[in-house]
Amino acid sequence: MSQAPNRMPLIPRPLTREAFAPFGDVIETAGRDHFTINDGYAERFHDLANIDLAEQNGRTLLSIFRARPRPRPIVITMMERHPLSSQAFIPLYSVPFLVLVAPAGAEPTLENLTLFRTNGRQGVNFARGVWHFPLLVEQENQEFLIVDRGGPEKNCDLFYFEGVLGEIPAAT
Ligand SMILES: NC(=O)N[C@@H](O)C(=O)O
Ligand code: NI
Repeated sequence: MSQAPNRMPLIPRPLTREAFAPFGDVIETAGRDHFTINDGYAERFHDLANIDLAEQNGRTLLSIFRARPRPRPIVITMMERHPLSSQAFIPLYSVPFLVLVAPAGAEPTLENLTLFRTNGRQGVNFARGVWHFPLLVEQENQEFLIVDRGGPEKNCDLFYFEGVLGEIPAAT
């Protein structure tokens, strides 16, 4: 399929803790330290993410998103960031989803976009200010536990690309 001239294809790579480190935390049990609790009836995978919500007396919000897939190809016209807090997405079903990020700080560029696909047993926690595209699921009715910041302050900056846009092709 020929690529439209003003589109740059974004191809997902597997999500790993190391590759995602510049953007935040991967929330998973694989490869993580744990210890036994509750008289041996549970293992605690402890302190997996830096939940950063306290800026300007922020309140912790725990929500559930029920998300559905965007039509493919997905044209990436914008990115967002939360300058006052982190934002965590933990899937309630073991289904892979896509994560599109760019480093915190300067405005995102097509060149510094990174697209990941989770393995179905991972969540992510975007560090404060990390640019990201809103939740991207690949199957219907995917539910996620969300941990992010509540408060009256504006906490969502939007950036819009111009000219060539990123595109997540139909089959990736
Ligand atoms: N809008 C909202 O609550 N969620 C977004 O911030 C997102 O990253 O999905
Ligand atoms: Ni967000």
